[in-house]
Amino acid sequence: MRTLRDGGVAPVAVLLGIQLVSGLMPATTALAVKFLVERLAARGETTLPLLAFGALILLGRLAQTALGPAAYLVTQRIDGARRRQLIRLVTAGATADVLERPATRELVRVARADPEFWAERTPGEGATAQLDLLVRWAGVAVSAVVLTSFAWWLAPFVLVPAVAIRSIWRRQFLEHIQLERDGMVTGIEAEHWKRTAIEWTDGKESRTFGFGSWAVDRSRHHALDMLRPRWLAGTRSVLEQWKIAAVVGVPLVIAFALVVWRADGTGGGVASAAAVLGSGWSILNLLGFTDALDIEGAVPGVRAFARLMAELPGADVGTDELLKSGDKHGGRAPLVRFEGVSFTYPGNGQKVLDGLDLEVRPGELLAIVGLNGAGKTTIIKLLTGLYQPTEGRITVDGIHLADTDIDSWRRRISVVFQDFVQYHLPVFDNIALGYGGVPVTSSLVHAAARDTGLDVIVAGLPDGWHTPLARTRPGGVDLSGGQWQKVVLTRAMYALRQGARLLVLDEPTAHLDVRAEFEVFHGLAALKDRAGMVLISHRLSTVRLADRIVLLDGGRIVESGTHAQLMSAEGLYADLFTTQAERFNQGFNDQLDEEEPV
Ligand SMILES: Nc1ncnc2c1ncn2[C@@H]1O[C@H](COP(=O)(O)OP(=O)(O)OP(=O)(O)O)[C@@H](O)[C@H]1O
Repeated sequence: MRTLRDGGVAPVAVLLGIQLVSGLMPATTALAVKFLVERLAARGETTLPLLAFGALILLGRLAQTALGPAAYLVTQRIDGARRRQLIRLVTAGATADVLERPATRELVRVARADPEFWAERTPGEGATAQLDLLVRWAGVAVSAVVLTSFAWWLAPFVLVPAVAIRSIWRRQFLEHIQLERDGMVTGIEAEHWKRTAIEWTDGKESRTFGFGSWAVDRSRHHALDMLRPRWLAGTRSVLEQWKIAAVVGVPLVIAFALVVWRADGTGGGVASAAAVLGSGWSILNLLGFTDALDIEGAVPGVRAFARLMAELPGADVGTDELLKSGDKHGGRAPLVRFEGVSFTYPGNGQKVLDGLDLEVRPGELLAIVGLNGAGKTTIIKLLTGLYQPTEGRITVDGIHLADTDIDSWRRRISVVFQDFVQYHLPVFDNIALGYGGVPVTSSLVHAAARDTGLDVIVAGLPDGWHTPLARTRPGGVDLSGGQWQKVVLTRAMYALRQGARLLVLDEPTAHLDVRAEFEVFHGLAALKDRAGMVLISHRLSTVRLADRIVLLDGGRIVESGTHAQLMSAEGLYADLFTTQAERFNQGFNDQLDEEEPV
């Protein structure tokens, strides 16, 4: 009921009014019938009462017609507000570690107000159904008063079976929903196997590996596992319906028969009997059970949201103001220091970083190299404030990162993550997302595309900048790995042009061919005056362009210097570089030629 606040006072008041008219209509109609029959029997004036009766029926029809749209409006307003609140809640937390927990991710899924299976309902649907149920109970109370006015025992005689049937049906219905929920995991398995066989991306492998019919069998097996308990429960409840009919039907038939029998054949008697039959029948109708699905189906989402509100840090989602537009930064590049930083991932006992000291200096191209799993990407996650060091501290221009406004800091950084996101959006939006919260400047998007050579790719797209980057979207295209890498590099360039002053690139060119990579790095080197740069790459031949190279091993920096200094030190870096150079000379096209002019 509390979520109704998000529906807005006026829409909820209108909905309540319409629901009241609908809910009280059966009892009112019954009373009107009684009044009309009495008038007819007494041969009194009937024109006005008939007109009033017609108006009442019309009002009832109008209310019925308006009910759907009014409920839809309130539902959508509540659900829209919930989606906005959830996005803010999830994006407001400074660090990403909480969201990495599977339990939290499940809470976010359930709280999303976007049902994924038939028994899930949105908070808006739950709230309007709850309101409707209250009004229906009010209608039942009025109908019960009408019955009592005829004979005191009639109200309980009709109400008790009606409430009994409601609770029995409701219980059976909820059991079915629970079975649905229990079968969800098996259902997901069945769905996964089905998709594996028929969807394009997965289907490529199912065809070449030849496991199509096996996937069909697995899918059918899981589907049957999921459906069997439901069939059993469904059959059981159908077989039980005669018991319900007996419990409910017999007293009702007796009550109604008594009323008809006691009606003395006079006009007044018939009128009262008509009113009683009408009210009694309306009680049965009003106490349906389908609201159980709308209300109970919405409860998990509402609870999940409340838990997220309690668990996710730093979220204030009560207000409905627009996202704050980010302040433009510009200015100079920051000096970042990692001072004795250690880090362990939550739930993982091993130290990834162990007393790391590192300086990222303004106007310098710093390269971080190291073997797989050395912790390079982890440094980026700490630098961007997605995680907090477990020991030590990170400072930005001398200020502890934990004490700075993290949003403001993130406006100063432009990052290309190794596992960047391929947004299924037009190419223009894919770039503009790189610096959110400020008005998009088309000229800067185009300029960034020229920096990376993306403009040439865009020129070849069917709808230019408006082309969606996913074949699943109408008119969309799938880009190659290298082309996507140009898109994300352009995204980062756009952020730089908008005002970011530290460019962080984690394996930004792994998919680029040698020539494209070479061009990109020369472009980057030219930007050094404008921004600090951190580059992570396994291709040491490009890393050698850096002003300073640090080698990460065992959670610490073990070697540091220019390419020439590290080579003459003949340590691990020199070893790795020599191995890569030899591979290239043997024909492995995974790096620039040692002798290529840089
Ligand atoms: N979210 C996470 N939870 C737990 N452990 C993680 C998580 N992310 C990374 N790790 C672990 O932390 C270690 C460092 O990972 P990281 O991605 O920083 O290495 P990397 O040097 O970037 O490796 P690569 O060169 O392969 O990209 C690895 O052992 C990895 O398994």
